[in-house]
Amino acid sequence: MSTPATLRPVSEHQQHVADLLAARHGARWPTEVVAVDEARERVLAEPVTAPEPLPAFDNSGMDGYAVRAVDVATATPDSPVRLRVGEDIPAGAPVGELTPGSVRRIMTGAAVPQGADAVVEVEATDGGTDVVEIREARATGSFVRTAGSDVATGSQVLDAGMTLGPAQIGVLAALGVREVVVRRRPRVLVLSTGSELAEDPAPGSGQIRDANGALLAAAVEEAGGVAVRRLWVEDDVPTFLALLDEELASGGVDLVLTSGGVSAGAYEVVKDGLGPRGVEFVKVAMQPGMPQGSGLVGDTPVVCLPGNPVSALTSWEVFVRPALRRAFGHPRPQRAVVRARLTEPVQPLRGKRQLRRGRLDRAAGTVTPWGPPGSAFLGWFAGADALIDLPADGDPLAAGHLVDVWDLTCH
Ligand SMILES: Nc1nc2c(c(=O)[nH]1)N[C@H]1C(S)=C(S)[C@@H](COP(=O)(O)OP(=O)(O)OC[C@H]3O[C@@H](n4cnc5c(N)ncnc54)[C@H](O)[C@@H]3O)O[C@H]1N2
Ligand code: MOO
Repeated sequence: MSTPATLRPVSEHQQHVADLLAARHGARWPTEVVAVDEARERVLAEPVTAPEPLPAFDNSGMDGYAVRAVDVATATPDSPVRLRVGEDIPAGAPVGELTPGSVRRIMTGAAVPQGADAVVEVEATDGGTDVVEIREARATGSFVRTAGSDVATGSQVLDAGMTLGPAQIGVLAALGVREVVVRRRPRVLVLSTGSELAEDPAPGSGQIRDANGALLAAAVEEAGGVAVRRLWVEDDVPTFLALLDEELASGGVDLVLTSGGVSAGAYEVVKDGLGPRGVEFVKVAMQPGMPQGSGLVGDTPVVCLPGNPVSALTSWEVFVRPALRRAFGHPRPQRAVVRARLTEPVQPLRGKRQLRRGRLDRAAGTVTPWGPPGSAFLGWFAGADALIDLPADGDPLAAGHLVDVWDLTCH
């Protein structure tokens, strides 16, 4: 049995998995063209250059009057300037003209007429519709949003490597850009192993439902990937290998994620099947998630996670999620890590980095350990929103101690 001294450090296994995934496509992760409407959260592979200016034309920033600044230069509340009001300019009206010596009512967003160079907001007037009393002077350019003042034609409005959120999608819509080149989503085959897993919705005696397949597929999607297939296989090496080979024969899978069958029992289907094929199985100085496997099947990376659901999901967070996101170019591969004060004492392990489930109160700057440290408490994990990253020195931590916390709600 391994002693803590022989366990692989967490950082070393992280690097191992990161290297494995980085080598999948090298620096050239495949790209694809997608409709902007379908592009939320995707990673831009190429910058976007503005095909037209934003705003497209000079328009009013206020409801008021389009004027020539020179005509209202002397206006004060005590000595207002009175001017004839021409035809209204509602938003959407084509660009018109301003007859010298007059003003036109103009609405926010409406095109400033040729000849006008400022807008006086309605609050600085008497609101007249035939003749208006302008009570304050406005400098040239006041409340005029000039064409291209936000985005100039030909300027780089979005950089390669950015993710597309609401603001980015909004600016593309405003500019009339309908398609973007993005990094292809990593395609992940999720493979649960274990003869105890029931295919039937009502498990028989000694059987359980497949939690890992569901949680890992959800985790893949959350990370920006696609769970191309979600399969289950019994603890039988030939069946497992035959399924894997069949699945990988057609290509197109960037990562195989297995769960279960990697520890020390008599029926470790993943370890027994893939160990002889060169996949490395190690014990990592981490709890949960000590037994781990990683390597290549043919040229496809495979990461073998332990079967306990809390171990599988924690291992995903620690080893796979950041490595996969970095590999396909996501600008934020890591979870946000915050410092928070423990609301209760905690006893870390000596020789193993421990990731406890926690509830983070960002406003209070505190974190509460959530449930026992064991790796089968999925119900407790489901109630948590953070991982408390405890050092491996075994020193007891008092309530109020500052710890690193991974915020699982931050994508
Ligand atoms: N003698 C030893 N036993 C164990 C060791 C060890 O070092 N020596 N390590 C323990 C640790 S730590 C972990 S973690 C687990 C890892 O086990 P495996 O990866 O081999 O997984 P299984 O034995 O197949 O299953 C473990 C546990 O998880 C349940 N499971 C598995 N798959 C699923 C699934 N898809 N959905 C829900 N639950 C699943 C399974 O029923 C078991 O209860 O080994 C320890 N043992
Ligand atoms: O390492 Mo296991 O994941 O603790 O139960």
